[in-house]
Amino acid sequence: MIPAIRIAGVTKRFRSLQALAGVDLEVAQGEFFGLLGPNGAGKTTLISSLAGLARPDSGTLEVMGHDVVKDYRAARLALGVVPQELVFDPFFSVREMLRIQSGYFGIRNNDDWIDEILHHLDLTGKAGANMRMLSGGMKRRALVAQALVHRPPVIVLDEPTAGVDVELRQGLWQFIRKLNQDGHTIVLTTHYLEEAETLCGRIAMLKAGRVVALDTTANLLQRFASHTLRVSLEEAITLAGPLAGKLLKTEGSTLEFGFDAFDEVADLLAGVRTCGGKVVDMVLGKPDMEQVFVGIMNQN
Ligand SMILES: Nc1ncnc2c1ncn2[C@@H]1O[C@H](COP(=O)(O)OP(=O)(O)OP(=O)(O)O)[C@@H](O)[C@H]1O
Repeated sequence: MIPAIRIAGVTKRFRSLQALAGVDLEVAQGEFFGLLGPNGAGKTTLISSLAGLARPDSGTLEVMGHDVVKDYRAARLALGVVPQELVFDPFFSVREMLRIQSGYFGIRNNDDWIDEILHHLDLTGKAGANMRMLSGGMKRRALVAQALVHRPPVIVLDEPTAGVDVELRQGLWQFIRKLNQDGHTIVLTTHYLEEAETLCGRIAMLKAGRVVALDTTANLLQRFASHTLRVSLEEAITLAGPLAGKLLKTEGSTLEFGFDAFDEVADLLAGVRTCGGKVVDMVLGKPDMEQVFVGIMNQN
């Protein structure tokens, strides 16, 4: 099966700044894929290149086997992009905007699908409202709707939940999950790492224009994160022996240890006591994507 997205050797420079420094990435059809990275890592530049909005200096990008430069129209038809920036024409209503976008893709009489999208995005009541009258979260959902009007097999969402409240964020994810279950390939960038952890089957991490990690979410968690034990002590102590090797961080008299199996907790607490520590508070934490992210970014 052809990959939904194929990116090979892509570089892009803005004057002296190397925004993409040779990116290779393949996303299979039907995946829910996460693209993570700190601010300025190159995620939006990569997505813009995929949508044909930025021209890379070298390398190739394909959507469903269509080269985004040589076969722009077919590649663009296969792709729905929800942009990070809230760009829209303020003079049109939500429905008008969606009809115009359908027309751009040569689709007529699209109202049944438009109604369905509006329903799933909880925007039915706003169909006639002017875009500029919508709240930030509603505008973002309207842009999600805009990306879906032509039923693209591949959907790329660049931070779709920034500025969206918790309830609507969950509704949005339910809808995106359904699209994924219906066979759409989803690529997501987000700074909400727990969102990526819950939703994405595979994750790529980008730093300074390079892919620095690429694996299944489960493997990343297993390789780069551990359970944590956070203990607050009456007074700071000096750790000795194997205990020091388990220490992840210290904040004043609060220590955070990493461990893999729960029976290690008793040993850690006994070790703290032996070093003269008196525990006043204690919290256990699960391995999470934030630990993975911080660990990988510090390594590279
Ligand atoms: N049009 C442009 N002109 C000059 N520099 C640019 C342009 N677009 C992006 N850059 C630079 O390229 C680098 C990558 O930016 P990009 O927006 O792709 O990062 P990002 O990973 O999407 O970041 P964020 O998480 O903040 O959205 C940044 O250093 C940015 O300043």
